[in-house]
Amino acid sequence: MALSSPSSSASVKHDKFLSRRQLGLPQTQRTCFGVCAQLRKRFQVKSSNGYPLSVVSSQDGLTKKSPTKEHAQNGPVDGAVHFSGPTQTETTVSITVVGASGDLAKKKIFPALFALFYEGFLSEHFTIFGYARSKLTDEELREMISRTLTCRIDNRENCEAKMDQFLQRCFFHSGQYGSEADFIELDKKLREKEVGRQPNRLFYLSIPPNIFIDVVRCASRSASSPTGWTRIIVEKPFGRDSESSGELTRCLKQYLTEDQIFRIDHYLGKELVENLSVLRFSNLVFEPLWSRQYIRNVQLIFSEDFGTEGRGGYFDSYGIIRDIMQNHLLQILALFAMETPVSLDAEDIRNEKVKVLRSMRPLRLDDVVVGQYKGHTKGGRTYPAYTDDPTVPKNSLTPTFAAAALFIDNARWDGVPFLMKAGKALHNKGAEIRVQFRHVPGNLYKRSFGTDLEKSTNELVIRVQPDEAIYLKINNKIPGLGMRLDRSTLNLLYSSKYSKEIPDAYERLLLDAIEGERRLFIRSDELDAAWALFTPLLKELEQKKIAPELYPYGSRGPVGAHYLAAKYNVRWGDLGS
Ligand SMILES: NC(=O)C1=CN([C@@H]2O[C@H](COP(=O)(O)OP(=O)(O)OC[C@H]3O[C@@H](n4cnc5c(N)ncnc54)[C@H](OP(=O)(O)O)[C@@H]3O)[C@@H](O)[C@H]2O)C=CC1
Ligand SMILES: O=C1O[C@H](COP(=O)(O)O)[C@@H](O)[C@H](O)[C@H]1O
Repeated sequence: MALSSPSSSASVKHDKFLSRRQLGLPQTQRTCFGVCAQLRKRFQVKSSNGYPLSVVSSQDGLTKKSPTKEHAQNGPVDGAVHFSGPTQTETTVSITVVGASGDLAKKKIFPALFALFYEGFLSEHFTIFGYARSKLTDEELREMISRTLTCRIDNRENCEAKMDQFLQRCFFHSGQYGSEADFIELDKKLREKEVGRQPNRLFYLSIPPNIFIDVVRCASRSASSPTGWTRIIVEKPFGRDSESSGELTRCLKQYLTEDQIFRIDHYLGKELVENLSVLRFSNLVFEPLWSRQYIRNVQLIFSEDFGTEGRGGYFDSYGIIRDIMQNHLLQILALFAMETPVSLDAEDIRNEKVKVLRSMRPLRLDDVVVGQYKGHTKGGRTYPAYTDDPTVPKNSLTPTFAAAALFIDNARWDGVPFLMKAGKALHNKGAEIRVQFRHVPGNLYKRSFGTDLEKSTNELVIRVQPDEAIYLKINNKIPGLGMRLDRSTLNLLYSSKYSKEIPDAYERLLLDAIEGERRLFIRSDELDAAWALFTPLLKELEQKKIAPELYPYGSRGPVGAHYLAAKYNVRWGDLGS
């Protein structure tokens, strides 16, 4: 039986939401406490593996109460919201991180929750529970979390005080993932914290996929909110093909309604991916150009300069196409190519994305190149092959690199190649969307570019990471007498333009889930369409046992990717160039 979801029946229009967070207006209590951007100090939160994560802090360090969408429904959403003691209408949010002892929880989820707390985005009454089989005490969980949070520079005292406040709201419950009795015990503990308030509950499934359904069953039957909303964030992989994904959806829907399920694709939470629609739909210099008439090709590039590093066991049953292309890159493609949605409401946006996915031409094997990294020695250092990972079979054919040419068979994009490239253990790290425009017809200056007209075409680059930036390559006259042209770049480099630290994708997505904002989460029909596109290709690759082209660790990847691009008269852009 599906859980009830009170929030779904009274969803707040997105534009109301926009008026506050998305439009950058201050949160209610920021106004109350007079916090402004100039007063901010940056802190760095270090993850367990040393990657820097960021939070932005305010100097006053006071706990700020952030109005949630539920507050917006129930009454004033500005500084007039006061919490003067429990009343029947007051709400509380309990966030249970299932798999709290794991890599993702430590690396991303707890730091993101702390950042939200620090920024005043968590409601006054919130509780965080870690749930796992490991036997930890509350104190041990707190120690584990605190190891992932480090204040970087000045204002350390304030940051540490906030950490203490945060950690005091974190608790641990040890249990089996399939045990309803253990979830009943969790429910008891949650109720103790929620007493006197309307409880809302968010479960974050940060666990391997084979135990998703056990947890959903137990959480929904034994630990769902008695009177408020219950939502579940599910991490990828959402199956490994159409069949298994459909099965997962059917199982989830035995216990949950669609609007309780938040399928996370953390690339949708990245700042520059969020900005894609703003860039296109709010700028006259771009909006009319967004079609086959002006765009020659679009490139979606993901590159990592490290291998599977300890995740080989997981990776080997998925491979790069399932790990990156079918979700992160395809989601970006859908956002990039969609028609103008009726509004910024989640359903309107997702409706348009689904239309793009359903308009895509079936992928052909000869439009795909797969590769796998091999060992390599450079500068006296030896880099391992993918198959050197002890959890990977020696004869594995799993691709760690793939490039593909995709087409959207609709009026806007007819004939425009969307080229995707994703790989691990390459020579650089980054993610970019590169839009190469057509050349200017009858260009008066074409002689200045010699025979290579491509050199004169404009290119728009949206650098998702690192060093977030949007830049446009234009032709420009070199100053001086005579007429010589060069390619110059109009560059919007975020670190130069904005002093604000860019929030981690998980912060944005967690906050959205708490607020019931579904725009950046994957709806089941989107997921079906994404799998419908990739499943036949994946099956063909596996049935025909297509051997991946080997490429050295730290290289540019298989040369086949260049031939594929050349087939469509495209040259891959270089990350960062
Ligand atoms: N790590 C990452 O960077 C990313 C992860 N993901 C996804 O997020 C989810 C969590 O990832 P991650 O934290 O890396 O996973 P882990 O392998 O670290 O597992 C999380 C926790 O689940 C429990 N667990 C692990 N294996 C099993 C098992 N076979 N049976 C029962 N419980 C098990 C363990 O807790 P205990 O033993 O204490 O119960 C473990 O601490 C996965 O779905 C993953 O695909 C998605 C994107 C990136
Ligand atoms: O989902 C995944 O993403 C990471 C890359 O995420 P990023 O935010 O660090 O770019 C990737 O390493 C991992 O294989 C994949 O499962």
